[in-house]
Amino acid sequence: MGSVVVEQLRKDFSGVTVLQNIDLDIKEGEFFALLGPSGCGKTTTMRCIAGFESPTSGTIKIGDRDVAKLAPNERNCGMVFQSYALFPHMNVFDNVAYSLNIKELRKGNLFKKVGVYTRMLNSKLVKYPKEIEKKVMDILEYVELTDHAKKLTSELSGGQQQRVALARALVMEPEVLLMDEPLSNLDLKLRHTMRNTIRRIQQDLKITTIFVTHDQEEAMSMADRIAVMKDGEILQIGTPTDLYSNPKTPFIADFVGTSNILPGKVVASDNGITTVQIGNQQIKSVTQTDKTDVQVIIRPENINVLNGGSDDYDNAFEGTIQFATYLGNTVRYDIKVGEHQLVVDTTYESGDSIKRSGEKVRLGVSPERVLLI
Ligand SMILES: Nc1ncnc2c1ncn2[C@@H]1O[C@H](COP(=O)(O)OP(=O)(O)OP(=O)(O)O)[C@@H](O)[C@H]1O
Repeated sequence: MGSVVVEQLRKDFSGVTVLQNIDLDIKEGEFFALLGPSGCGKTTTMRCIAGFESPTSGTIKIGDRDVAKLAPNERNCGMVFQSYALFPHMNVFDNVAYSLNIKELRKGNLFKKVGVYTRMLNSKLVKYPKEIEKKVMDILEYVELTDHAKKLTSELSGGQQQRVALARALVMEPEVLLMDEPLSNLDLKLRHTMRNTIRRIQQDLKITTIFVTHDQEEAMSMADRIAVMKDGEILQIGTPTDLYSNPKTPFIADFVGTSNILPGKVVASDNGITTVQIGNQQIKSVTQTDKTDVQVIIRPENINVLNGGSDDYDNAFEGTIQFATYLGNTVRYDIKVGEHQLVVDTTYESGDSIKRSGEKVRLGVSPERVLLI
């Protein structure tokens, strides 16, 4: 399995720069996500790695090989796309066997037989060598499609088609698996199941995987590390927990999970505590900064709704409930504090009462949970 190292990748389309300063160091066996909003350059980065786009400048290495000058089929990358890109007139088995068989025919210099193979496929007369048959059936078992081997791919559900696409990529034993929004066409429930399937297979095979998504929950739940991209650049690379607890910019705080982001001014700093003025309120944080203008970041689950007078918090505020949204094991409240609107998540246990709109509450936040950027 290969590592993937990208240095100073840049891509211009007709003189317009859509990617710049892209540095990636993806370890062997790592599950790495490229995350960012539409148009930020995720797919272009992946297409440069796969060889479908040539970089304007920069280097790309897979394992020890500099792949910049290699054609896509020489890079040993498997690809899975959002659109599945399967052959609709072939059955599942033939779809998975196709590239493998072509590769074997080419290896044996049996170029003429490629045309014969394709014609036989069309008239459903193909007989595969035993090794190919075994390899394909093994991989189909792996993605739980053994019973569907003889079905046309057009007869399958979206999730099953995506598993065929995955099997077709994996059967080639690629060094790197590249997946571009593979779950976007699936409904929510299936997306969750497929996340687990992909993660299980990736961990079993320890295959280096680069996964493009605009869905932060998908990236957070699947990836070992994530690169957050915006406007053709990487803003931050980290584990899901790094990005969640130490976002380097307000954009990341907002894009990775939900955040309350409030502009404020530093008014004091002593004994390791920074005091920030937000409107007519003050808030204390353990973040040290030499800036005056800061963004105050507080995650919704780090704001506590206090019961009665138990407010030992260094940061305590009065607020008024605007809305309550019941989400099963949590209740999300929108709470007005001064001129600001805060999102607050509280755990919900059966029998708890849910606060109503207009109800006054006291809120507490510990300075350790207040981040300044
Ligand atoms: N072949 C091309 N010619 C010109 N511009 C392109 C081409 N391919 C991509 N772009 C532009 O490059 C930018 C990045 O596109 P890219 O598809 O990489 O973004 P993305 O983050 O994958 O977005 P999405 O999530 O919508 O697929 C966009 O502004 C896009 O319009």
